[in-house]
Amino acid sequence: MIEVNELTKRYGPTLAVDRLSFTVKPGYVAGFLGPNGAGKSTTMRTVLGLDRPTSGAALVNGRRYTELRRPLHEVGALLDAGAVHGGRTATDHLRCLARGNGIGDRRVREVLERVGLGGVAGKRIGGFSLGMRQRLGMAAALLGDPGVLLFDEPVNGLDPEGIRWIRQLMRSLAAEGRTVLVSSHLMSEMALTADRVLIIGRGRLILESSITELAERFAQGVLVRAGAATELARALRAAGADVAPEPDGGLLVGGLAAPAISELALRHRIVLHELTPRSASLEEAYLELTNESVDYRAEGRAR
Ligand SMILES: Nc1ncnc2c1ncn2[C@@H]1O[C@H](COP(=O)(O)OP(=O)(O)OP(=O)(O)O)[C@@H](O)[C@H]1O
Repeated sequence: MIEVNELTKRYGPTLAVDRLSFTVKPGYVAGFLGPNGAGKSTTMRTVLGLDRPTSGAALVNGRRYTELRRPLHEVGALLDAGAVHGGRTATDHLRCLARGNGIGDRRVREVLERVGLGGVAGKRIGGFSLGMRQRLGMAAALLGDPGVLLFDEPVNGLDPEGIRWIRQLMRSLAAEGRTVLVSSHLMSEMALTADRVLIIGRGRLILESSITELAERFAQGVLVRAGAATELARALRAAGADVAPEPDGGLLVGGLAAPAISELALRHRIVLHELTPRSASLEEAYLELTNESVDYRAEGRAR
């Protein structure tokens, strides 16, 4: 479990994280979303003990990182896949990390297999593609078989196959009962990977929600088509609904849910040709939410 409590981090005059609180529990993928500079990396670095909070706390399994007795076995992370020694082989790179943590060669082989690098274990990292480096970073994160995993923008720069692979890995790690926090600035990506999202803007929590709740919250009404559209519109308005005609003859109905619209049409003996709840795309929802935070930020950023 990851717990962030009233976390604040300042870099000189810059308020990178501002009294941020959230919890990520085991068993699902939590997407950590926000525009560039929102404070995602800073929060993750603080959870991993790489940055000290100005105030508040970031805990892994109830403890600060520095208090963990066997950190590699409790939390794994991929922050920057590029930060590896190119002259080393994949196996040597992982052995270096494993050494001193009581992790043997068998586990090194196991994680290399899991990420699909078994065949290039003896090759120098210098010749690895970005996708292979990303896989190696995943292997390093998994080395100690930790229950908590943090990935900072893991799909950045990957091709569609690499993206799909990472997505499946995240989901399978969560299905194994691990706590998985993955950051991104792309809502479209998180809609496919995450079960829940934490959206931040300028260091503050804007929204914490399941993907399903988010879609429901941004519901825009129900699109209805019927042969007798004018008659239906009249009946809907009489029942208190908002009705906006669409250019192609459909009606966008607000204030009445799909079952109520269907029952009303039946009472008026009107045949429906379409009845579709419509919501803003998650991307639109995300932009709307983070735009609100831009207004807030303008006055509150550097203090
Ligand atoms: N070491 C540092 N020194 C000074 N300012 C920093 C430092 N690290 C981050 N910041 C600032 O803190 C703010 C938050 O940055 P952070 O990297 O955490 O955001 P992010 O959400 O991860 O963004 P991105 O998606 O661009 O990586 C930014 O204004 C950034 O410039």
